Amino acid sequence: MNPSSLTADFIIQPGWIIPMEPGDEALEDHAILVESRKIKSVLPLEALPDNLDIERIELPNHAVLPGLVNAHGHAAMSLLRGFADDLPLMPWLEDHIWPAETAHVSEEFVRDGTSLAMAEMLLSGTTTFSDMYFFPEVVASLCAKSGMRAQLATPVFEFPTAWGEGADDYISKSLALRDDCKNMDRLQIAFGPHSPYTVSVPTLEKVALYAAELDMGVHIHLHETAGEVLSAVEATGERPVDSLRRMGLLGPRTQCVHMTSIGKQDIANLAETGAQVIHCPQSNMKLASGTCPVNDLKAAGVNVGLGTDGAASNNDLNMFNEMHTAALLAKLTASDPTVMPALQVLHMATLGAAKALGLDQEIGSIAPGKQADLIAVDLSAPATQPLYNPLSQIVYACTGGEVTHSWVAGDALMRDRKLLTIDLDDTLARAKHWKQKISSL
Ligand SMILES: CSC[C@H]1O[C@@H](n2cnc3c(O)ncnc32)[C@H](O)[C@@H]1O
Ligand SMILES: [Zn+2]
Repeated sequence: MNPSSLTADFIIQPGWIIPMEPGDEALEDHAILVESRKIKSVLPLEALPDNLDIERIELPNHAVLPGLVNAHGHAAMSLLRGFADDLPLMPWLEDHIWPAETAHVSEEFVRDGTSLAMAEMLLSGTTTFSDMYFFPEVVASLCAKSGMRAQLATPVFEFPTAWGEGADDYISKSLALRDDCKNMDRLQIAFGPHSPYTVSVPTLEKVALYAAELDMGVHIHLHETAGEVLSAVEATGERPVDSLRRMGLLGPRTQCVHMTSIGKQDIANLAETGAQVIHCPQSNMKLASGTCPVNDLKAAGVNVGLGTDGAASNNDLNMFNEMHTAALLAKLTASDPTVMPALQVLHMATLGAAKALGLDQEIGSIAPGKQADLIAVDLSAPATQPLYNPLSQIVYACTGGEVTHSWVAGDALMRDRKLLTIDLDDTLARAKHWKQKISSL
């Protein structure tokens, strides 16, 4: 090939590429060409002339994979990590978390907590996150600064909080934020009605109408515990997933977070409507909320993405940990070690999560035309040697600390484990300050 006919902004030449599509194998002796923020091509090394005048990033001990997509979390709750542990969901929320949020949540809390979360997520390989939290406009400006990609699911409750006065106020703030962010190409705004037990039927119906009219996502905690399902049946005669379907709220742009305590009919509802499921295994296990039957959902054709939930219930935002847990939990639940193999778990953390957020045309795999959202994982340390299969190391042996580089839309956000867009010392100092403030009350 004539060197002058080949163009790219830079080339990444790793030991292995795990593209996620079209095939399922790891590629060796290949390179990724990045141009104008996108993946231009994935080429065998022999197709690249030696004398190209293009920056080449050579990473012979690394696997490069799509940046991980954390499909559910509450980023600023990183400031409440370890604040209330070892409790079931409702006492955890009602007796500890909500009172702490009432006392402390402000623009500053969200700014400092989200910066801490972004640093943690980037250092463990996440390049896109879905955030459901107060003051999403603050998170939007932090995304612009850090370069991370995000879905911001704006809170909708029936009752007042620091960010809104009541249902209509939350909805109009969500719509205003959508307008304000329309030119920010790494951000999308979705509605985040907290749950069927905190948002009324008329409000959920209003959200369904706006979401359909404006093609916006809806991100909702649903079937998190058996208690939630039981109380709904006692109060309304219906299971929450049935109620959502009747309200017109179940469909491909609805992201159902948790989905434990589900049976055949619930799975059929999800499959028939094309609704998305977001699986948060560590949060579900720590709060003993229940199990999401991922294997049955996948068998029924339901798309499943993976998320950490907030650091107050997990207690980390590390998608490598989450993949490991998702794999082991699925095997144990099915009493079958062949279920949820490594590739399927990585799919939930990349393309499956991207699809859940409606972003699978943009991100989630290393394919020409997609955004260059990539991470490089160093597989040379003792804990990841010897190496028979890079995919196996990534899901079963890595801890997240092996991620050395990350890019979003071709912009480097981390190089050699140094964060390039976040002031880590300042972020850590602020987190310490909040710990003093929160524990002094
Ligand atoms: C709509 S703002 C987010 C709201 O959700 C609370 N929250 C955090 N984790 C969970 C969970 O697992 N289930 C239900 N609600 C949760 C958070 O504290 C905020 O108030
Ligand atoms: Zn949550």
